[in-house]
Amino acid sequence: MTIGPACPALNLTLPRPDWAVFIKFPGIGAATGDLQLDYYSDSCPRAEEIIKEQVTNLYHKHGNTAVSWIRNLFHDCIVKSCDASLLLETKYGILSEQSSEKSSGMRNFKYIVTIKEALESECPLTVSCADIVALSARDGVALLGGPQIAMKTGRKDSKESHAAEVEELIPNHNDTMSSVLSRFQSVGIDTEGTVALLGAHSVGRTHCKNLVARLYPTVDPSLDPGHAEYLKRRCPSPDPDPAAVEYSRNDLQTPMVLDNMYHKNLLSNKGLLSVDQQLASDPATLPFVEKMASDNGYFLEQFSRAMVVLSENNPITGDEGEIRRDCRYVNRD
Ligand code: HEM
Ligand SMILES: [Ca+2]
Ligand SMILES: [Ca+2]
Repeated sequence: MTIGPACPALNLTLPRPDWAVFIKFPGIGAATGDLQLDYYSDSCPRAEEIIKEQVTNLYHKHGNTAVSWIRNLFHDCIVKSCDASLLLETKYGILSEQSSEKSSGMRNFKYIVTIKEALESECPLTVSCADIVALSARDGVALLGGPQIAMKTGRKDSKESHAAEVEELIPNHNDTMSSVLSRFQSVGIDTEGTVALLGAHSVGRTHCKNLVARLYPTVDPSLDPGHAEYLKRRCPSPDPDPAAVEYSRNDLQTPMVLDNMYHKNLLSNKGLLSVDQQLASDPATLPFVEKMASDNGYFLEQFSRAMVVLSENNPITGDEGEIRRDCRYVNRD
């Protein structure tokens, strides 16, 4: 085990003594380059509780917020780092990652402000937006019937957007399975973990523009004909009007439950995106799809494991980043 660059300029990496895993040094956790469980226990003891309260309230008002927090974790962490770069808006010379085509359909960002305000009123400038991204996803998963996941905290927020890299770093809905697997592999997520994580598509929706290539001019042979008829009713035109907000739910049976219905649907050719359906035809992924489809407990276990790896991708700790006052903007003082 290592504790990351002790001196980034020299790129030195020190071995971490085993005891460092168990002993907590108040206040210097992040300086070691490490995340830790309950990082805010001294600086803001109710931080995790406040986030959970807010996520729960929001879920009761707008159920799909919980879905959004899960997608946020993916789109933030896969783009360089879990550093809340995703949350920066286009202003003050910054181009938002949200303006990328890859972010289309993302919603509910305005409610991150609600969560952050609740934290700021109890512990000003203490809890990072990156940790809000991680913990809101964790709490969203639990509210949607998924597992309770233990997640470390102590991430700092980036001082920049990585909008220029979004196109390259987030896979496309019609990429090949081998490119998707290697993209996930590059952030430490193995094939089994990738099959589990895509199970996030067991909730939420997909807009027609991501589906029409599988429906028109001819129906993709890997799509169940009955389901194709349904999708054509949802998406009647091969060239959807962007203003019309046409979409289909990802999972018709349990649209608001994070469960293995996604994997069951793949086995009956009812995957929505091309990448979804490919999981059931690629020999590298099919055995995991079958196993997850037949065992929800196994799916949830693998999903938890992969969410933790995703949430720990390349965090910024120490002085490299900051704690944003407002998640939408870099601090300006
Ligand atoms: C190859 C990887 C992936 C691709 C290409 C992909 C692509 C997409 C696309 C095109 C949509 C539909 C957006 C829309 O039309 O509104 C979507 C929705 C969604 N994705 Fe993914 N995704 C991938 C992996 C993931 C992962 C790993 C997660 C989380 C762990 C995730 C979570 C979600 C969620 C929750 C939604 C529903 C959003 C909503 O209803 O607002 N996706 N994804
Ligand atoms: Ca990021
Ligand atoms: Ca479901």
